[in-house]
Amino acid sequence: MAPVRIKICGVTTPADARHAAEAGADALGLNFYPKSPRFLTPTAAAAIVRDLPPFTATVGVFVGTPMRQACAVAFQLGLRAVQSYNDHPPSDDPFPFAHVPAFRVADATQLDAVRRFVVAARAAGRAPSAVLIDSFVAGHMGGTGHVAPWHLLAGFDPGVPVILAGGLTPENVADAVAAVRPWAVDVASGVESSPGVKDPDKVARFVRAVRDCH
Ligand SMILES: O=C(O)c1ccccc1N[C@@H]1O[C@H](COP(=O)(O)O)[C@@H](O)[C@H]1O
Repeated sequence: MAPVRIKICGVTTPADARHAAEAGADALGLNFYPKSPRFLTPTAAAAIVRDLPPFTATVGVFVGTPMRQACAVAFQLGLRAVQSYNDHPPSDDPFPFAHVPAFRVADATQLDAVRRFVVAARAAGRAPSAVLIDSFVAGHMGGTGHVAPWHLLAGFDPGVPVILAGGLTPENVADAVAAVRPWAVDVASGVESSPGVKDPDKVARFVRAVRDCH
């Protein structure tokens, strides 16, 4: 099995970000959703990006932000990817970032919507680089700590890589990987000591748990 990639999402300080990178995270999420406890201004995000080792990817998390605006932030900060919520397949406006649309899934019909999104985006010449599947919690866009429906996701193949998110922790991520076989895993609250504050020990244990998956 190819190694499962790891994104630690919602880092809020240069020290938390650097530690996650040094612990072995492949990617770090920078959250630009103002209602999140992990929210960053572009200025705060720039300080984090500047301080990172050179080979760690950075992903901007945007909720309801027009793609053009999200891309402007991504361009300004040199981000690798844009993770977006509640949007339509991008139009033919080209941009040099990996696009990762995020879907909050409660049942199988929502997985059909994911497949349709990928087909429509591909037809428009803009297939996403991956899709992120999170749990559905009414009134919350993400970072909820609720586990996604792994049983629905086993064998789910939308035609692009699947990033599994939602309620992952150092304790359950190996079971999640065994059940879903995702291309990557993504965690925010499960490696924190309080909302927006990463716990270095939990981050290190999360990375080790994923690296130990076979
Ligand atoms: O983390 C947030 O606050 C957040 C807010 C709005 C949209 C997305 C957000 N985070 C994403 O949600 C997943 C799951 O979070 P958790 O691990 O269940 O706490 C996280 O990986 C981020 O990609």
